[in-house]
Amino acid sequence: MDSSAPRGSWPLGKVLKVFPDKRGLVRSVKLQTKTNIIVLQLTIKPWPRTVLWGAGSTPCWRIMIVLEEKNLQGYNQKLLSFEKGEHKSKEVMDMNPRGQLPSFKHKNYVLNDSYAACMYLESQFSQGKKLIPDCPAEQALMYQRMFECLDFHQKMAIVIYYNWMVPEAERHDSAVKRNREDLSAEIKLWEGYLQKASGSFVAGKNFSLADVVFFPSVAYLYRFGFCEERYPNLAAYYNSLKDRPSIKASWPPTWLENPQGQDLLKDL
Ligand SMILES: N[C@@H](CCC(=O)N[C@@H](CS)C(=O)NCC(=O)O)C(=O)O
Repeated sequence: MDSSAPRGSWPLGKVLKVFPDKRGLVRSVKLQTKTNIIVLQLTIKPWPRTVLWGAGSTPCWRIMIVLEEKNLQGYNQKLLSFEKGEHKSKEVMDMNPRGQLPSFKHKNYVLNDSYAACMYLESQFSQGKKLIPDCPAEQALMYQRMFECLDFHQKMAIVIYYNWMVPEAERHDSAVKRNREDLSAEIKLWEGYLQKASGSFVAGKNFSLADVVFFPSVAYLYRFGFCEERYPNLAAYYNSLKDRPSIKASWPPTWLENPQGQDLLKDL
């Protein structure tokens, strides 16, 4: 049962008190029945949620951070290998005809886009951390940064995956140079945002969906050798969030197995 479930009108009687566990899930309920007061112990049967994911994929990581933040652990998950082409398997194609990961399902609802899945989870589950602020000014900034992050991620991906994305005959040094310059300008923009930020998060005083989508891309920068000294605000942001429980719990397992990254971005 989710802690957001109706509390006041149980058929057995009036709810006097709910006892959540440390994840916010209701474990027992104290009820006033017609004749006496009872405490019901609840068996938790999680609603079926499935994530098909690939390690090191930022879109997959976003969904997993939200599931952690919303105390929705215990979901079905399957780690698939991009190297083995498992993202093009029938199992994925049946859920996501683009053959991409993540592929996420809650009950019969399939959400194949990380932004869509994160926003859906936030709107359907009130338990755990609130990830969209109510205050209009904070919400506006949060949405702005959240969607701007698509630019950042795209510019980073084209630098990191250039050889993988562009066939050899179509590669050009001039394109590599331009892509790196674009990424560099983009990073400066975010360094400036963080410098002016009012808290330690990318869009305001609280951790929000903007951080959910931004942090995995920032972690990618460092995985690919990005220099901490040159951009102190980005480094401070990365270091303050990398040990956040939701982020630590969903850290890409391949990065844990092989902590040594690459140095592709060391001169950026
Ligand atoms: N818009 C999607 C993008 C998902 C995506 O690009 N996934 C990549 C891995 S990070 C993928 O599966 N690539 C394999 C392919 O496109 O064939 C989202 O945010 O969820």
